[in-house]
Amino acid sequence: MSETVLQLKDAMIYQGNNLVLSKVNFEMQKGDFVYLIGKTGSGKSSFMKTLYGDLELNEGEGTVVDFNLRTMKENDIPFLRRKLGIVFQDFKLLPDRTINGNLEFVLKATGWQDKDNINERIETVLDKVGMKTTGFKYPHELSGGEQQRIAIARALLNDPELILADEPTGNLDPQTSIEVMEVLQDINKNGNTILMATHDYALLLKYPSKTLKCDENKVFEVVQRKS
Ligand SMILES: Nc1ncnc2c1ncn2[C@@H]1O[C@H](COP(=O)(O)OP(=O)(O)OP(=O)(O)O)[C@@H](O)[C@H]1O
Repeated sequence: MSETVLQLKDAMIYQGNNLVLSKVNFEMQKGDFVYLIGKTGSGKSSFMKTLYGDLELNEGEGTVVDFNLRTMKENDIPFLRRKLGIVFQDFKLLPDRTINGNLEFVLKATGWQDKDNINERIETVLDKVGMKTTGFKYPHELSGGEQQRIAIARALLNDPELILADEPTGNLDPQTSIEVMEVLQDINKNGNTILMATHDYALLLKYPSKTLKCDENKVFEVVQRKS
């Protein structure tokens, strides 16, 4: 039986008083991989921010991994984010800690205490992104693609029910983008649900999947045509 991890019904997405996206209807099931595309300023990041509680939803309905976006309180946001893995364009690793330190920081902040469990979890997620031997390095000692793999590993730490990736290849060259995309594809094949905002059409062509487009305040599904 399919399991809904995300549902929006007539959701109205605002930035301040400006309506960015109107009447958004969208559902994701466990295991889906969905792209979110659209021109710069069309509302992709606003869409993502609504899903992780950075923008309030005040009109329409929305549920993300069992959290109701309309009735959720400020205090609930950290609990929602524990069920999500969020990956950004600019990696957002802590520069003054090693890779192990970055990952340990997140685990401790989310209630992990046992040292052996922490080390084992770190090793597992680094292995998933092909970076098992880099734990002792600092972020600046890694390339952009490697840093993004670590950011993906960090997103996986708490076994998220949904991964939101906002332009995860936006700062990477085409070859490195493909390598990072392969990691995301592997993770998806292992059962993780991923929503990825991108404007990299080469990736869409190489890895076709369900695609939503933001345009003129609307979100709609686009069908990829084979040329
Ligand atoms: N913090 C903010 N305050 C007010 N308006 C904002 C804010 N952030 C974005 N906007 C506006 O909301 C609209 C949608 O922006 P958003 O960042 O969601 O687009 P995007 O599709 O993610 O663009 P990009 O591809 O450049 O990241 C734009 O008109 C933008 O100017």
